[in-house]
Amino acid sequence: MATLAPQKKHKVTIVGSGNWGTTMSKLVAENVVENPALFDKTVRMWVYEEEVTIPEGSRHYDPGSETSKKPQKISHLINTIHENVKYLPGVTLPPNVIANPDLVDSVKDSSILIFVLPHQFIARACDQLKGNILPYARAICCTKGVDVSEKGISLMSEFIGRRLNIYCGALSGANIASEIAKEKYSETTVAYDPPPMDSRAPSPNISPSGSPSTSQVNLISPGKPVTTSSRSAHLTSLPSEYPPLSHENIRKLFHRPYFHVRIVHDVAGVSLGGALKNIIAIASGFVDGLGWGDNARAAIMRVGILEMVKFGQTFFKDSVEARTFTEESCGVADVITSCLGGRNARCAKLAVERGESIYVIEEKELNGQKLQGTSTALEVNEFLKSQNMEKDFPLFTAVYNILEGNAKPEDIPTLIEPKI
Ligand SMILES: NC(=O)c1ccc[n+]([C@@H]2O[C@H](COP(=O)([O-])OP(=O)(O)OC[C@H]3O[C@@H](n4cnc5c(N)ncnc54)[C@H](O)[C@@H]3O)[C@@H](O)[C@H]2O)c1
Ligand SMILES: O=P(O)(O)OC[C@H](O)CO
Repeated sequence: MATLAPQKKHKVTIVGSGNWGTTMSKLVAENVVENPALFDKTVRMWVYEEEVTIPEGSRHYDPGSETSKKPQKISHLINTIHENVKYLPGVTLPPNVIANPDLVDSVKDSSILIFVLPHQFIARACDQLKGNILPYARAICCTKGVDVSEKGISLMSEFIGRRLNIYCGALSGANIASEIAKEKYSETTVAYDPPPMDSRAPSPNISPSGSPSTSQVNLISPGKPVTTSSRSAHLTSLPSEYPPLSHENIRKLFHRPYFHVRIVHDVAGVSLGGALKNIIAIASGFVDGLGWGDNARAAIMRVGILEMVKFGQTFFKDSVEARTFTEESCGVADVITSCLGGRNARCAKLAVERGESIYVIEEKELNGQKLQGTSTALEVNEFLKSQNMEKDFPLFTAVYNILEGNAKPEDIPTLIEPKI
């Protein structure tokens, strides 16, 4: 009996339009055009609306023109001049990227949602999206961060999956957006491990966040990390009218000649690497700001990587694979690139050099872009405190104490020295 070809195509929405969100829209928009049997040709991008003027770095800047000086809606500019002049100036976006300032409208009928918001805005976006998405939509989280609440610590992919009751994978790697936007070669890791139901059968007892094992650490039993299975839920099967969201098809959504994708199953490991490396990058920026040189930064990276692996093995031991950190772009490679060229490291360095707080530097230097390492350091510390385990993660704890004004960057070597 002949099998019918899928009649529907996947519509894709990028939820977020910052430096990485806009870069993601560019590469995904290039891919949907090359795979017309799988994907709808329009890629919608939710834009947090604001008024902007065209800066000098933009190809559309014209000092003699009044239009250049007049504030205009960022979504209008993206849709007319095909450039995000605030968050990715100088890069032309494909015309099939359509900016939409209405979050709910932007996800209408989308079966693929790519989350790329700074992590502090994810909860509010999910609250607005709940009940307004296709029940069988699948998500990929490109946001780097964690969420800590009285219930425990959640990875962003878990958080999105649980809030929206959909499957959510993760994409993370050594990925400085501005380099990728200029089509310079890089690698990334996509963790995608949907339940077998995506081969059409409903599957009970499966976590909405990823693999069947659950990994949220529960704070209800303080002092003793335990995993909870309370997030098991029924997911809605992808209707057979759609092409399957197999690894092969997910790869077609993200892989570019300049952006090489490796697909793994370890959603928790990929998510955790992306979140924790930002704390390490801040520490690296601090010692860089002291002018201590490359040996000092390498020492921070070494200790940070060990803490990252230990954190995964201690609190997410049922779901994280240690080799994800060492073998994939989302681990050691992301630590290196973030410490060398990321915003967290850059702002931490400037903070030390100028004797200003990193929050002031973020405000002055990033033109609306957001650091993720500062809030992640605070959230990870809140969690470690609740587990009475601050001393087991001395680098993460040192960064927290420096941010809080309880220690100085100069104290780092003493603070991370193992106690005999
Ligand atoms: N930029 C990179 O190189 C890069 C690379 C990989 C991963 N990431 C991760 O991607 C995520 C998003 O980062 P980014 O670089 O795209 O963003 P960004 O820091 O460049 O921009 C901030 C974004 O937040 C939006 N925003 C501001 N206030 C908001 C609000 N109240 N509600 C919703 N949105 C609001 C802004 O409009 C803007 O789009 C982060 O978790 C980051 O760690 C970034
Ligand atoms: O600029 P950062 O510090 O937010 O890091 C960007 C990316 O996460 C690097 O992979």
